[in-house]
Amino acid sequence: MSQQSKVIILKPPHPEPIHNGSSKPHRIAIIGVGDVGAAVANALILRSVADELLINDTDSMLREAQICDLSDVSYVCGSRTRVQAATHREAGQADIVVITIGSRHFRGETNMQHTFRKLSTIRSVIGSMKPFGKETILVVVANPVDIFTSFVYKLSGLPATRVMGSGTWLDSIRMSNVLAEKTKVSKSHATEPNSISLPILGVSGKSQLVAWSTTSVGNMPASTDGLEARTQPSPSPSPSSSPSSTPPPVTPNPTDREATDKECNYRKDRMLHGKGKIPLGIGSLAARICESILSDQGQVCLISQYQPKWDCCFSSPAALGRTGIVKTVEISLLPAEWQDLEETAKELKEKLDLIHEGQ
Ligand SMILES: NC(=O)c1ccc[n+]([C@@H]2O[C@H](COP(=O)([O-])OP(=O)(O)OC[C@H]3O[C@@H](n4cnc5c(N)ncnc54)[C@H](O)[C@@H]3O)[C@@H](O)[C@H]2O)c1
Repeated sequence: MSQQSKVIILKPPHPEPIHNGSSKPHRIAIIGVGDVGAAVANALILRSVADELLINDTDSMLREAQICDLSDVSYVCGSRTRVQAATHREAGQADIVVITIGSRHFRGETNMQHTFRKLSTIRSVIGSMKPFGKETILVVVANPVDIFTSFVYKLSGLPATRVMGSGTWLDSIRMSNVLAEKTKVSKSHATEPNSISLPILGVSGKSQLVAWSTTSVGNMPASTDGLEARTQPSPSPSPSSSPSSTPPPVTPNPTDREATDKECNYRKDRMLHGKGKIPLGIGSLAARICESILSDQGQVCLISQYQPKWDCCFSSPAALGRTGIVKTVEISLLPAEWQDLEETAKELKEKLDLIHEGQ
């Protein structure tokens, strides 16, 4: 008996790239495809965020290697995203340019000297990308992110709505999830309303502000138990109440806050000690910012953006769309929180002025 051979063709899912009614292909450029740039590219390909990914890196061997590797990702996942090399000038015409330039610390180099050196690289890259496309939006990931976003905004000559940085969003998501674990509330997820939101605002790094008073659970404000200026005496448990009959409310009280803070720092240290670099989280976050821009849905993201009052860029929430920042979102803070934010903003501005003078 002859056996008929069957050919099974596996069809990849080919997720549709985001299109906004226009036939123009969406192009995202990545400047610097080291660990972070490659992580951004990988996340963009997996989600088919763009039709074309333009890769730029001064290290041509690395650039070609990354293009081949990323093209494999695209084939394996059935992504619509094609990956190719681009010059700085070509990259400057893309819909979005993600800046993930990095450089090693030289031995004996101070942080400030390193920042100056990176800054001069960024200045030359921005210069060679100009003139930008009519709709180009710049997303800065390179650290120190608020300093570089502030400089890129000024150097690019683009409107403030078209320049942003990755800011404090990753820390904010991490902290919200740690608090969710502690309080046994479902973790945050883009599509899941029943989760904790805890914004971290201001200048990314040691002085960033955890806006505890604005914590929300499932889009409802959480109790601000223990916070000055809104202090309400916590109801003392009635003698008859048992843990099973009255579940504890989600209250980011001082103990929760301290423990959450500690746990986040511990996680970050553990990642840095264990891996040296932590590119995957920031890579997927930068891809999410790009997706929010191209999907044009007005999604609220926590990004580093130009703050006219302080003449510098730091993190606060904004709705993103195809033209960049379509709306800034104001958060009402407690007076003490506001004061902290003002102080760190002033510090950043002073640092930026010093850098300007030193150039
Ligand atoms: N915002 C965040 O939360 C966050 C987190 C991690 C890393 N970072 C930052 O991301 C950046 C990249 O980090 P990394 O670990 O990928 O560094 P990396 O050294 O692995 O890669 C940087 C790449 O930039 C390239 N490059 C340098 N000058 C260039 C130029 N003029 N044009 C094009 N490419 C150029 C280098 O050749 C290198 O491949 C750093 O600035 C780092 O501080 C930010």
